[in-house]
Amino acid sequence: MVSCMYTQKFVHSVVRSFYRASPALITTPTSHSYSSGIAWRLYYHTTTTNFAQLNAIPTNAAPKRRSTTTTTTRRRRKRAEEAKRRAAAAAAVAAAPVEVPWTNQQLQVLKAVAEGKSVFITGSAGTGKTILLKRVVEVLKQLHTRKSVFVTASTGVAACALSGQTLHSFAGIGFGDGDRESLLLTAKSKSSYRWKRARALVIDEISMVDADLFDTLEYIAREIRRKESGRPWSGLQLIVSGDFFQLPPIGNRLSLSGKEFAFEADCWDRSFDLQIELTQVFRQSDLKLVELLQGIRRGDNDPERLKLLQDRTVTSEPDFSVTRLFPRKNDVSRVNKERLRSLGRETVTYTALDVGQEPWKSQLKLGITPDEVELCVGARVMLLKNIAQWDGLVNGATGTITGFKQRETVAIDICCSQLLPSVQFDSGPEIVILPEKWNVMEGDTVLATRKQIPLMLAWALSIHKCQGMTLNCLNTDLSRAFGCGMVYVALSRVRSLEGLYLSGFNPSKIKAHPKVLEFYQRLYYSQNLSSF
Ligand SMILES: Nc1ncnc2c1ncn2[C@@H]1O[C@H](COP(=O)(O)OP(=O)(O)OP(=O)(O)O)[C@@H](O)[C@H]1O
Repeated sequence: MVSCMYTQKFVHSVVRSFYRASPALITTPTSHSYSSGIAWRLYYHTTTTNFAQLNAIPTNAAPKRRSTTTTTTRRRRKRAEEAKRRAAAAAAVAAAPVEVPWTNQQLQVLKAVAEGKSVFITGSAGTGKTILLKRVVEVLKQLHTRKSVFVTASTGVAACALSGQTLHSFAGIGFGDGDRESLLLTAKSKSSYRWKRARALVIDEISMVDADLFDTLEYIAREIRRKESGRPWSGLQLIVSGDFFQLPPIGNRLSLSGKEFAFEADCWDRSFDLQIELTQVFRQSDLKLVELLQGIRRGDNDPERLKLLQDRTVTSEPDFSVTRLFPRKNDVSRVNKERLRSLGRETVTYTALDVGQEPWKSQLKLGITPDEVELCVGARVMLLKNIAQWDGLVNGATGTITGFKQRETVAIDICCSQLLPSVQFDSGPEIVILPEKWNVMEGDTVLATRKQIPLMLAWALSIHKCQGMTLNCLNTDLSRAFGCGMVYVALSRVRSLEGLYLSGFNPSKIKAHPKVLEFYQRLYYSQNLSSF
């Protein structure tokens, strides 16, 4: 600051003497090119704006600026700051942590994001979309400041996993029912400030967003923001992620125009500078399984390929430690309750502690962790947070309750008996599980927080709930699967064929939507890949 003032004074006196010597030199437009520092350029604008005032400026005072000049100066400063932030973001990309050796495609995404581009990231299950998105959010925060980056997802579970909020709550459109104009009015009254403040918007699990909603949100962005009216989303940097071969929008609403998926939205292609499909699968290392899953993803039910699956069908249920996946929620809670009761042990109940205001508080109920978790020794559980990645204690890790430990200070508000569960994880470690927090965030601000034990009963899970998870073993009855993508989502959770048990299977349930197939074919060709 001091050196800046010094420079300003110095420049001022140089300009004054130059002006006295040769005013014409100063007033020629080319004199701008003499400048090298910001102080000089700022001063040049001051002097060219009003030369009559120059002699009146005392040598020890900063020159008075006219308001138009101040605006220009501010704009320039802003641009310089922006450039600085972009450079920092690019540096962050270069300094990506070594524990994730990003692929070239992942690096391409990070580079594009750091350059301020809008990107659609897609790819089959386990190609690293979620882990990449977490990094993308960090880069965006460096690029635009934390407060102007909004992280959302179409489902509460996915939003919580990214410490974000649901897309509907960000947009302020309630349940999203109604025509475009009425949704715009609701959004204006509920979340104008968010739309205006946003410089980047992240949307995860896009497969569950329909075309009408996507177009409506783009319209709302333009109407409320009115910043760069000629540009889609009014200049907002948009990062969208998801796999359209996975679960489609709930209810699969068909609009009057016959559009279902977000990629059918009128604004879809205009919304992105880059659309990229990640092609390297990390979740499974067995090539046969990767190929089988790729086929199922595209709806291929060729009996020859499916032989691998036939070999995994079981007539009796494997041991209780294997997670069961069901297409419907009723089956999930029935099986979990039955199993818990069948152990005949005393149970401990944890009740979630929610703080924050509505509607954010209610959003916590849609998230990963249940309102109440009832556990007992011997219960199969799944971890709902990454607590020690190096030990494999990540979201989705399974284990068994071995006992309970008294911890008055930490357990007091979620468990009346102040007991904390000890879990023997299948991956090896046995640890006492402490309560964790899940936030609904807006930029940097915490809007609501849930405190709960990060466990859920894991004898059974719904296929909708497990989208995004990785499981070592699973047992599923897919004879009751419905809609497109469900068989693929269920099967693609498992790491290896050895961990897969099928208690019911019907090849006709393997379905991919023809529109989705067409979309990916186009994407594939646009990425210059040789075959689909
Ligand atoms: N470049 C990489 N190198 C090594 N492992 C990676 C890389 N990218 C992702 N992974 C790992 O791959 C696994 C799957 O990643 P992730 O859950 O992000 O996939 P996804 O595409 O979001 O899957 P889904 O569509 O099922 O949600 C994770 O264990 C992750 O750590």
